[in-house]
Amino acid sequence: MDYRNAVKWYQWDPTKWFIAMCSIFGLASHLRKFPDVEIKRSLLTMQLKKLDEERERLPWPVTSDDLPVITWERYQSEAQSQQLILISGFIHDVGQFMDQHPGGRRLLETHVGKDATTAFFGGVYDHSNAAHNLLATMRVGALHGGLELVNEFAVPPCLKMQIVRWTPPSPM
Ligand code: HEM
Repeated sequence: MDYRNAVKWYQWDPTKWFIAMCSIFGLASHLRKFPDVEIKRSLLTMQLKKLDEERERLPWPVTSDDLPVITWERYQSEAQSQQLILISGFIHDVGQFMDQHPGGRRLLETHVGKDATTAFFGGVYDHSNAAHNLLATMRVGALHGGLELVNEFAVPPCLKMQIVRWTPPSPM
């Protein structure tokens, strides 16, 4: 039978201490310990549960599956009345952020209705990971095709790279 309820010897568990004392004085025998790996598994499960609970409390960006797909033309017309900026194939509403931008309101204003991907990724300033995370919280749509002009070979930045097996063409 397992006599460890608390996993560390110093944790409050009078029954465990009592049984351990009995064993020292020869009053209890054949005590079995739960395998360490099981204890570690349980500890990790509890830690993951706590992390999950904390994650639930935070606001997270809308995933690309839940965003409306918007054409370039519609993006242009919506950007007349809202402060929308395209970065990496996603349309962001930067209205609330304009006055908080460390790089200034002006830089954002000049990119409303445009593709600011290059500017955001180092063309003007290479933003930190925190800035990337902040940006993701402002997503309101995904641009159809990912780019202003889509040609048949263009890969929109929002698409994940896929590895495919290449089969050489069979000789004629
Ligand atoms: C909506 C999208 C954007 C977000 C969320 C954003 C966020 C930020 C943040 C958090 C910083 C502080 C430094 C850092 O953490 O990297 C920053 C700095 C900066 N950003 Fe942006 N940014 C955006 C768009 C842009 C665009 C489009 C440009 C350029 C055209 C730009 C230019 C700059 C510059 C120049 C700085 C440096 C300011 C300084 O250190 O004096 N940002 N931005």
